[in-house]
Amino acid sequence: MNSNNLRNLRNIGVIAHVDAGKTTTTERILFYTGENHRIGEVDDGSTTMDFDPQERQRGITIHSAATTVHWQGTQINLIDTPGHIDFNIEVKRSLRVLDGAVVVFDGVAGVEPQTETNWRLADDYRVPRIAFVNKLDRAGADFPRVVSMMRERLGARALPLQLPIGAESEFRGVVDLLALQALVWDRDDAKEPPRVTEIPPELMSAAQAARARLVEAVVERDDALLDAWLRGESPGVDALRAGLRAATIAGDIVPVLAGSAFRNRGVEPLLDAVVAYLPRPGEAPGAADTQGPLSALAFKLSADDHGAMVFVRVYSGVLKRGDTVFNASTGKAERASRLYEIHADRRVERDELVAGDIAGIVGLKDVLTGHTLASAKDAPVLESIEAPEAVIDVAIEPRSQDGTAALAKGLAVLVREDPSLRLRQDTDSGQTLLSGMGELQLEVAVEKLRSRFGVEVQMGRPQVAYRETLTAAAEVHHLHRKQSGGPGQFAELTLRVAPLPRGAGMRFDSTVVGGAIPREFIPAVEVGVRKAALAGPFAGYPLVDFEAVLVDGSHHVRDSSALAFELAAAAALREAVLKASPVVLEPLMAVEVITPADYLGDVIGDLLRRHGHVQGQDARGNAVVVTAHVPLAQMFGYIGHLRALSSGRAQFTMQLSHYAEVPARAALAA
Ligand SMILES: Nc1nc2c(ncn2[C@@H]2O[C@H](COP(=O)(O)OP(=O)(O)OP(=O)(O)O)[C@@H](O)[C@H]2O)c(=O)[nH]1
Repeated sequence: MNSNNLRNLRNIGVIAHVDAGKTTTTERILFYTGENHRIGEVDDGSTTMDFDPQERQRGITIHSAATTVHWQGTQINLIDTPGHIDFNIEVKRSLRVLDGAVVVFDGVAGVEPQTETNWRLADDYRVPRIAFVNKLDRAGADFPRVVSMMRERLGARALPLQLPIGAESEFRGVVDLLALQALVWDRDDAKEPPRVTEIPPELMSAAQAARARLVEAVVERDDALLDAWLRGESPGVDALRAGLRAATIAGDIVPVLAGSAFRNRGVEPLLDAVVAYLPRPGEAPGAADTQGPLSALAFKLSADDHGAMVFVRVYSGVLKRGDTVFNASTGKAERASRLYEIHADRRVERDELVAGDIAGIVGLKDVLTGHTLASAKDAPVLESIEAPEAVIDVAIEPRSQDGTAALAKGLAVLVREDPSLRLRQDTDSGQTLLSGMGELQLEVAVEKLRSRFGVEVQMGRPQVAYRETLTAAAEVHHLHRKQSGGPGQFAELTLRVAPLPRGAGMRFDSTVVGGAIPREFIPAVEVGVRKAALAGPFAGYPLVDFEAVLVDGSHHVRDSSALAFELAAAAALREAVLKASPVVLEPLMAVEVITPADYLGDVIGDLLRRHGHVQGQDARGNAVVVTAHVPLAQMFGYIGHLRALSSGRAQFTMQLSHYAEVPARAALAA
């Protein structure tokens, strides 16, 4: 294994909106690359990538899975990611460590909300992409329309490398615009390679026009090619490929391919395109220097019968089996006992990992998603992955008393594995609340508690995860002194609170000087403030987006203790918040409804009744896409209403837009 930075390797993800066909496409990739000898199907629950029983049963991807395959001498580490918004953190984690992505589009629906969200995430992480327009065998599939949607909705410079031959059930192949030839799959049989043939005459002029646009886009960003082109020389296929590769890696162009994964058409050229146009490690924009000391990012934890495995991406240096490494995020030493390359249904043990590798490590004890592994304790920490905000809570309890310990253990593991799940205790009822991004995510978590930890769980009704915050500053003075007096019972402090911008979280500071409060008690003040903020004094919801500053205080040489300061700070915070004009915040969801025009009036009327604000309406084929902001509290059970009012024909998706102050009417109802 050499460690130069241009290994013949691609680290790519497959991303899309739910149901666009990522898993179906990935299963074909495993088959064509020889990893699997038969094709797993989503619809009969036999997929290799969605190996979790819940994934197979629900027919959706929940976890991202990493798999190594080889195509024409190139190693491809492939990550299949979930499309459902509830599992979005998995997409973020994956994009953070990938060098390129294949974005799968449904040939009928085109750009869907989750494609858009994932596309923007890929923009943030500067991940070069190629697009695969799938499901071209379906009725209503429209390749040119999907390409225009990519341009309009995603602002992508989407350029087809292929044109489909035949439409809907007649879809049978593609025109390769670079080679100017046709690839036809005469049958659905995946074992039969495509037949290379002439371009059908009726597609010739369209193919030439599309090729001319492609050539233009490539030559205009390459001086040498442009000069030749202006002299009337058209560039050769190899020069065009090289130009396209550079443009794709720079993020200037998104090559678009066509196919039907389900009918086994178009997947081999997609693999060719991954090798031809997506970057090697170290070649991507903003790639780190791959030489130098070890630096790796943990991006996924998984547990199975063999114990815990941590997936890492190595950015620089070498990690050998049995090495002791440092978790630069915690400063602790860790031993990487075993290193594995993960294939569809087996693991291959590796002696060492080098820059560019994505692999599994067994033996790490205290490593979480987002931690940096390095050869030195004080090595710089790689940019971590931010967990999205949780918007929904459910109360959970074991069905029987003896499940209490197992439940606590199971929850602790789930929250470690998925930073977008959170736990807290309701101060009034004492109930355990599990919070997450949506109902589906919480249901899946509860099911895991049963299947992995053997705990039967009683789940309450999902509730909106409200927050509270301040709208003014306030200062309070608090004296904590127990009647009984005695040691450890005295603390006096002045605390000032003030609002911070949305999303800022909480900040604590101390401006106490001259030892009015000894330094060792100041952390206890912060602990008291943080604990009190977990259940805000105004409405009992977590208090966010504020700062608390300890401005003054006094202590007693004998009678003060950390606990006294903690209790005093908690009481002071509660008093201060009530003086600082507190308000309740609620999640407003960005909702997108796709409805046949016949039901448009009813759909909009219903959204307005739910206190929604309609943001826009757009025609999509013979349907209309309505976008609106609606309070999450109004969206429980929406799917049933929408089906009823549209005879089952409208669909919707939603994701968090932002937290906003609850207007007076909702505050009264809450
Ligand atoms: N007609 C047709 N159906 C397809 C094609 N590709 C996938 N499907 C079907 O579309 C459905 C969704 O496919 P999946 O591969 O599970 O989609 P996904 O994008 O992985 O979905 P999530 O993992 O849940 O995000 C399944 O019923 C597939 O059989 C295709 O090319 N043509």
